[in-house]
Amino acid sequence: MRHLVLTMSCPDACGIISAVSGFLADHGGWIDEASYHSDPSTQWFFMRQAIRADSLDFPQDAFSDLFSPIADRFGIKWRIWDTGQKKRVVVLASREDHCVNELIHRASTGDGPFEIVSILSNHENLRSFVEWNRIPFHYLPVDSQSPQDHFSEIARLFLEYKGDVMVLARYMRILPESICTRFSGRILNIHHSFLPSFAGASPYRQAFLRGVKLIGATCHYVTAELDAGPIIEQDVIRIDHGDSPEEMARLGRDIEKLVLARGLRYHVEDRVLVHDNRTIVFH
Ligand SMILES: Nc1nc2c(c(=O)[nH]1)N[C@@H](CN(C=O)c1ccc(C(=O)N[C@@H](CCC(=O)O)C(=O)O)cc1)CN2
Repeated sequence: MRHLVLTMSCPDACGIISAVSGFLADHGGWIDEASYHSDPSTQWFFMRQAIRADSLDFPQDAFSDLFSPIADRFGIKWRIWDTGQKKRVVVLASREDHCVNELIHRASTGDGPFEIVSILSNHENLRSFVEWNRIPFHYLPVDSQSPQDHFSEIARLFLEYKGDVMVLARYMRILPESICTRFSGRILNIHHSFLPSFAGASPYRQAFLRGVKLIGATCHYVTAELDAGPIIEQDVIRIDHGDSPEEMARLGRDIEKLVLARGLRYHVEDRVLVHDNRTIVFH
């Protein structure tokens, strides 16, 4: 069933739920899913409601005008998404294929309302697999003399494919601030450590040298500051003293692809709100 997903945040106050739900009820809105969070540390309120798209007595393009009196009253920042509109995903990759493979599988099985419209990589090795899956592949080598060309092409192709979200699937270049700012809140990364531990390059070697007993993966929004963006999803697995960095990387691949797939699904289902570099994820 098609829904209109309304996500919103505002300074916390009494009467928000009543006002928003009353507005929807007054217009015949049938709510199938509702989630709320009041954050005492920031005194902000967060809400997500899934409304049956055919239940409202007005067209979606009239929502803004009709909802604005309530939005203005409470200072609500809101967005609305029609679940009938699949999110267009552009994937960035380097050499590793396990996360790319997982996302292609998830898209093909309809695991979430998204489609992979293109895969871009600074290496050629994934081309045959990607094109066998009938997905456009673009090889974008990084010229050390002019690395900006690589990133400009990423931005151009993201816009050309009308991307909604950019997913770094073990993409191993640091995106410039210009891209992070331009597409803020729309770039997801899978970092192969349980952040904030072991940010940056070679996290499994860092973990080995530290002698940790758990390794993990973190899906987060990408910001100019490396591996410091709002965390969307994480998970861990146990390791022991006998595991080399290479064994950790082998074990870690399973958790990386799972965490990225979960994080992407939460994002494309509009279940993630960001506030003060932290996320509220309505599962
Ligand atoms: N602006 C951002 N870019 C990227 C982020 C981020 O949070 N902000 N996350 C990284 C992911 N990452 C690990 O998960 C990571 C990737 C690359 C490097 C790194 O040192 N890269 C070197 C070159 C490596 C190579 O290609 O040989 C570099 O870019 O100079 C560290 C961490 C993705 N990008």
